Amino acid sequence: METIYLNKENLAAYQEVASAKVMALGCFDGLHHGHVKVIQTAWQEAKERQVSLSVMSFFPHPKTIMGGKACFHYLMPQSEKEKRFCELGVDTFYLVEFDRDFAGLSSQEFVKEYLVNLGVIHAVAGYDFSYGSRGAGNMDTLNQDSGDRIDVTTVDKVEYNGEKISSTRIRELLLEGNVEELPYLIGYSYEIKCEGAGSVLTPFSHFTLPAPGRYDVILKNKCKSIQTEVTVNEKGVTLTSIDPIPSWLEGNLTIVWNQRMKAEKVQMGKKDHTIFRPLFV
Ligand SMILES: Cc1cc2nc3c(=O)[nH]c(=O)nc-3n(C[C@H](O)[C@H](O)[C@H](O)COP(=O)(O)O)c2cc1C
Ligand SMILES: Nc1ncnc2c1ncn2[C@@H]1O[C@H](COP(=O)(O)OP(=O)(O)OP(=O)(O)O)[C@@H](O)[C@H]1O
Repeated sequence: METIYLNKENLAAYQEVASAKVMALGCFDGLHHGHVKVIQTAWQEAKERQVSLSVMSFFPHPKTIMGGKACFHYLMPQSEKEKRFCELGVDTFYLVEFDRDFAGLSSQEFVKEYLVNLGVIHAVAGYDFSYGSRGAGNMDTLNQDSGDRIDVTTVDKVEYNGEKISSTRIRELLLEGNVEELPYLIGYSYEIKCEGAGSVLTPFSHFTLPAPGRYDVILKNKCKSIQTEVTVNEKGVTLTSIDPIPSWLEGNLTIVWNQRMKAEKVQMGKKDHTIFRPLFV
């Protein structure tokens, strides 16, 4: 899979070499079940038309530019997104620089310059995808904005428990420490890449730590894994129940967040002690 960092300076060069393609559109932070359905639908459309499959995403996230959110809780860095797109059969990943100039493009300008002139013959996105200045364009206007040159497939809402699965909901669950719900939305336990040094695990950027608390996790590197407990506090993540710490836990690791531990008061002899148990056993 090729990744193309697209901006207004290099757009013309990519338009010149463009060939026919199906394009899936959206930010795709955290790649949940709704996102996967959009990309799988686009894959099917590309296969039927015997053309390549591309995804167009935007960085930084439009909400950080339009909503003025200085602190935005990304769920995964672009490198993780790339890996997942590759697994889903994407040929080209266009990552468009989202700045105020780009956000100011009218719906028609965006569709002409970034879709039609890049060879898009079919666009796929979810029912709530919007584009163009003030998000004025949507899945009902895309075909018309393209002068009838792009066909459109709209993916229906994918839900869990009667609610839209969304990156926003995943961020909320993480910030509540509710990591055990996440497999229902993303298909597996949430993972964070980090650097281990002694008892301290330092997450790489563009991941979101769950709320402060103790968690049952799996730590793994390319060769080994261990189930253990970690504590999240305002300073970061620390190992709380491995002593001595094995040497393979130094360096690049993945933290797989299984569940939050519940604090319980138990009486041992005459004294009260706090112990931590899994929420669900
Ligand atoms: C050309 C273009 C201009 C946009 N301008 C705005 C804007 O002015 N205000 C806004 O809130 N979002 C704007 N957006 C963001 C979209 O509304 C939407 O959030 C983005 O395309 C990602 O879609 P998704 O959230 O469905 O993944 C723009 C998007 C595009 C492609
Ligand atoms: N639950 C869903 N069902 C169907 N399509 C979805 C769903 N969630 C997102 N999509 C589509 O996937 C693409 C990427 O969406 P986007 O990145 O906005 O995800 P999101 O989960 O809605 O994000 P956020 O909560 O940050 O707005 C868009 O085309 C969007 O319409």
